[in-house]
Amino acid sequence: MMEVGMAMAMKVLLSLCCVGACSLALYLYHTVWVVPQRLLAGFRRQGIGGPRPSFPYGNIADMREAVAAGKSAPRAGGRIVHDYRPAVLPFYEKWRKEHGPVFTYSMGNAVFLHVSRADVVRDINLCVSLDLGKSSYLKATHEPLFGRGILKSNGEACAHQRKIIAPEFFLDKVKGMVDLMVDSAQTLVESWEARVDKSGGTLDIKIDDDIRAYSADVISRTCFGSSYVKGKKIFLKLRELQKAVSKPNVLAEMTGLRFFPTKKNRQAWGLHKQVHRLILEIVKESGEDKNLLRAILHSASSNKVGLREAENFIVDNCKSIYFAGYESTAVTAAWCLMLLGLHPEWQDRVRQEVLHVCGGRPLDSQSLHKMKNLTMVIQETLRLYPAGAFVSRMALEELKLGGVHIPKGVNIYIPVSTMHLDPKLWGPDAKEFNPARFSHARPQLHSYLPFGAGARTCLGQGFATAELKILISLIISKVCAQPLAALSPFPSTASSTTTY
Ligand code: HEM
Repeated sequence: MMEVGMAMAMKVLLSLCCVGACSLALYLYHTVWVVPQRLLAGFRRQGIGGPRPSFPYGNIADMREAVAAGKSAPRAGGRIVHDYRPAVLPFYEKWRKEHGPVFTYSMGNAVFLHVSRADVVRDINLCVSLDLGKSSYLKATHEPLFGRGILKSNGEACAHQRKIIAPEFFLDKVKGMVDLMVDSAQTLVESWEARVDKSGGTLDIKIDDDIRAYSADVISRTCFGSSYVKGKKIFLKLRELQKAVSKPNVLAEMTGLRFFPTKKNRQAWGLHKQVHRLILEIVKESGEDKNLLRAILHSASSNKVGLREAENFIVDNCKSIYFAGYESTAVTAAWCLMLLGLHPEWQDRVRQEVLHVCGGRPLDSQSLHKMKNLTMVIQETLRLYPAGAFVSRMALEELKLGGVHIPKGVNIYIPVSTMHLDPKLWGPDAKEFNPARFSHARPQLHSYLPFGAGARTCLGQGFATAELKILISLIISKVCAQPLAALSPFPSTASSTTTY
């Protein structure tokens, strides 16, 4: 009797397992294939095409294939061409040729609308609705890096964070930070001068790490009231964390495997904990200086939330600022110096301008404002080598932009370089370095996106521009920049681009 009962129980258990497995398979099939197919069909009805995805990874295999083919394609014979797209993102170029400037593709169950048509981009720029948010693609994988900080938040949470952070980067606040920035840049240039003197007059300097240290020092001192020495560990851990979460794991994202204690996940969680602890240490030691950190702390303490939530709010937003302001400025400075090295006529112009404007006096906010040639050089650098490869958005509700119906849940990606190198917008010399194009009013206003677009545009734009002008003007007034073009046309810092 007992044995019959056991056998029955086993049968019921097995049947339940079978039903569970079948339901899970059906659920996965529905979310990974049926839902994305429905979204894609909606675009096809509007005449928007794109490469055919395959189950379950979408177009990821096509992307890998195009990159492999690109690697074996002939290069431009040592000539520097200011267009990294065929080498880095060849699949987008191929699809754009096949399907036009607006097309779809998918990665796993995430559907993307790739947009490089000026009217759609303009509408994205002008859209202030909270229904247009940041893309949540790989949000879970990137959680240890960004948490719920401003870079990835949406809706009311984001509006609240922007309200706290934006005033700390208003023009008058940035003016008050100029002396600290000059001090950091001077330390860097003096260290180079000492090295050059020691070597007898000329020296090859690999600038990447030094420029990163400058950018980190500036953020640490101006925003957090601590020196780079204290902030250094945070930056190093954040870079490690960025590397740990940078390889997209679409399967983990779709299936929930991201919660499993795999080796990679444990590494990311460990680094996240360390950064969390380091930031709270800086908070404990922070003084009464009025800076960004104080504004974030004030907001956390006036929100009636528990200690843990308040701590997470502080840490996630500090991490976002450390991340947003560090690499992007260093990458831009490296590209700018390389371009000036390649174009000695512009280097001379900038040098003469700096000497004329400063006349031997220390740099201040007024002199920065007068440096028109340097401003144009930085604008042109950001056009040719934007630090953010894409402006990424997501339709949080159904939207209509530039006449295109975009269903809820679709990721919208604007390829910044494609907008910046479009000869229809910038003329036949779009791929050439010509800062003079910024000397007159720009008809391409909505298609120039180095600092992003519209309601989510970069909050540190004025801060970054001041920081870059100070660094470049001090370097150029003392040093003659020459890239080791024959050896390496690209600064290694600059080889990384980010999607915010
Ligand atoms: C040359 C340097 C920089 C470049 C090229 C740059 C570029 C960008 C881009 C492309 C975005 C995304 C905008 C969008 O999605 O529309 C962004 C966002 C942001 N940046 Fe920057 N950035 C730079 C420096 C900085 C600095 C120095 C800070 C602060 C210290 C900063 C703070 C932010 C913040 C807080 C956001 C998030 C805004 C939001 O999501 O609402 N950035 N930046």
